[in-house]
Amino acid sequence: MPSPATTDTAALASAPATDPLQRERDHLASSRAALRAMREDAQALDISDVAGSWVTAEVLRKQVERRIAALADLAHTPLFFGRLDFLHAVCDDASEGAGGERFYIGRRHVHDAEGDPMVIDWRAPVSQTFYRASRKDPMDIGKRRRFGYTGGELTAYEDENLSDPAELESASALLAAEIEKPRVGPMRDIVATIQPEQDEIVRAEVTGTVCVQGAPGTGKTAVGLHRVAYLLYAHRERLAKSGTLVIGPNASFLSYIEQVLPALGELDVAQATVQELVRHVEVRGTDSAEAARIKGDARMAQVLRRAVRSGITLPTEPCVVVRGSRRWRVPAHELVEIIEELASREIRYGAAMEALPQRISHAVLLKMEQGGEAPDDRVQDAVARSREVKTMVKACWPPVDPAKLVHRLLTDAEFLQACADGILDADEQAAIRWAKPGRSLKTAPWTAADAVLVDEATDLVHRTPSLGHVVLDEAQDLSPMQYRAVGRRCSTGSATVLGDLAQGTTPWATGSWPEALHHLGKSGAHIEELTTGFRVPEEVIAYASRLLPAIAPGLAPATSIRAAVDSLTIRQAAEEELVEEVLRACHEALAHEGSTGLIAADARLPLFEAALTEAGLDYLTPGTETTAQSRLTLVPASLAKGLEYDYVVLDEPAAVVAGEPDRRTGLRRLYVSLTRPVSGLTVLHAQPLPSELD
Ligand SMILES: Nc1ncnc2c1ncn2[C@@H]1O[C@H](COP(=O)(O)OP(=O)(O)OP(=O)(O)O)[C@@H](O)[C@H]1O
Repeated sequence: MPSPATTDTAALASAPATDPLQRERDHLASSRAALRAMREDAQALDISDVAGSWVTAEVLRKQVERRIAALADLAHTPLFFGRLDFLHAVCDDASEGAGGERFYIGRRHVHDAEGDPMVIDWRAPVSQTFYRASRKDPMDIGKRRRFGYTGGELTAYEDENLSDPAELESASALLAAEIEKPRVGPMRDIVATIQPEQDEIVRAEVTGTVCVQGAPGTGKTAVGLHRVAYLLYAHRERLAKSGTLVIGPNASFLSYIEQVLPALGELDVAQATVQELVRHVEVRGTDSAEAARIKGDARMAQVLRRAVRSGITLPTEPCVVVRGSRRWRVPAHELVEIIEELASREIRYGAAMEALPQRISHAVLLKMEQGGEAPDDRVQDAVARSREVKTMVKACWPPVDPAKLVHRLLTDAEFLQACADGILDADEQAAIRWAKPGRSLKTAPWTAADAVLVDEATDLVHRTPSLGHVVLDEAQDLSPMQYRAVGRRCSTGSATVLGDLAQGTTPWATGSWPEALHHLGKSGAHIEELTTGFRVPEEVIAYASRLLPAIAPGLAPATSIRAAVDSLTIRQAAEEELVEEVLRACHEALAHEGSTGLIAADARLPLFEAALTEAGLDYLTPGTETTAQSRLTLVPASLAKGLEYDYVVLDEPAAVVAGEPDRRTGLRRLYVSLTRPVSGLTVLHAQPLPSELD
């Protein structure tokens, strides 16, 4: 048995330093002092001598500022959370230069004045043992100690003597306490309690793409964020240069997760929605589900490729260049050869357009040499820039403006037909054309799906730069064209793809991960599955899982490590009393500690805005941080994805289902809504519940 957690703080405050807990507190105090000293050293850095130019001074200043920020000692973020006692000394390159047998594991590296580590970063190789060692495979660990904190104070520890065969496996009370903590405020890191199967994903090789299928609350988002932090530690230089990005479904979700990485000392990871990535045009229109599905289909990439190249024209006239008193002539058939050769190569349209003048000029130079001249590079450049060559290039390989091109495709039926012939049928072509084109590019009714088409066209013209690593969360909702847009942003890097097929709520939601990975351009990715739930209580996940056969037949229900009893209440009310009953349930939920989310079909939101205001009940919108004073959030079902609340009051499931274009999507939206609570769910309904839930 692990030693019971020591929690008697009053008795320990005055305990002598021989007391084990006091010794740990002493180590914490000296580690914090060492961190302060590291920060002061960074603040005292004088860069005026080393920085040459103004630009290098600025870059250096920014780096130092970042380092100072990263070294902040956050009062409520424990500096270390674990200790490892190895049976034998560990070599020092695995542990940030500290040889020996005992290591404190924390959120960042801290060293003393001599440079000896006092806290080892959780990402260092030696720390992996903290997450992976088990009684079955103790990995040379004698003792693993976990620390418990209350308000920044070290108040408890818990030991596991992994190499002691007499000690039995038992659940960690500190892990349970961490999971049970009320969910007020933004998402927290899970660095102290990452589970072995999660750690495998966090530390997977940077070169490979990993795709994680996981039921609600299995820690996909948490794992993705910790993975970026890990990769930045293990491959700092490479990734700092190329950049990292976390993609989430909407702004509310991004603001919910935005503090996790800074808490882990990582301040430079960008966050965006897919829409933000493809912001080439101003989105002001919406598509029907059918039009959006076609526009998101991978076949559109073929249509666009044809469209981009549709202006390429084979010359029928020669190109004649005048130099001094002589005229040089490249015959049409030679020009055709040059253009066909360029067109057959897998280079971007824009790069080929830039190469073409030099190719023609080279042909002119060959004529000159045949004519007894000895032209050099300057002549070649001059010919390439000559009016005659420019005119020829413009006629044969005209510049393409991606937004204009897509605009033309969506407004000019003949052009669309020519580009989509054999790819989209006539009905599909008609479905994607705009009814009212708008007067100009600016005022055109661009939709979110159109912006992705413009992004594809832009990439066909000029290659999109690739980042080092991209984390794609809630990936199941992306269309094939959106996967392509994300894929080109990590074409030479890697990705972590996170999602749950059962939570797909777009008409084009992913049906299979191999297919999605194909569109992303990462067909070789590993697909992993997480099945242990850390959020939703057992009773609630079992109830929500009744929907699985209808919404994702192949998927197994998640298990839960949270056995909260009496966590599910289902009440029926008369239609005219439903709103009042929902408010009553909110009051009941708010009597508990932590956050409450009132989830309702989007169409019923105004009803609750009015009712809550009238009742004088303050509420927040999703993504706004809950505080101890303001703990109720009114959540439209369409924005519930990825979020969680201690208590959820769910209004009228039938309305949530009816709010979607088809029943399966409606049931999936309901599944998402049902799986947001951490401690308790109250479902209120006037209409019958969907039959799957009976
Ligand atoms: N190892 C862990 N230790 C403690 N808490 C954890 C652990 N793993 C996950 N959690 C917590 O469980 C909750 C759910 O995690 P997360 O949001 O990452 O799940 P998810 O799989 O992305 O869920 P969804 O599919 O609903 O978006 C979060 O509060 C997270 O902090």
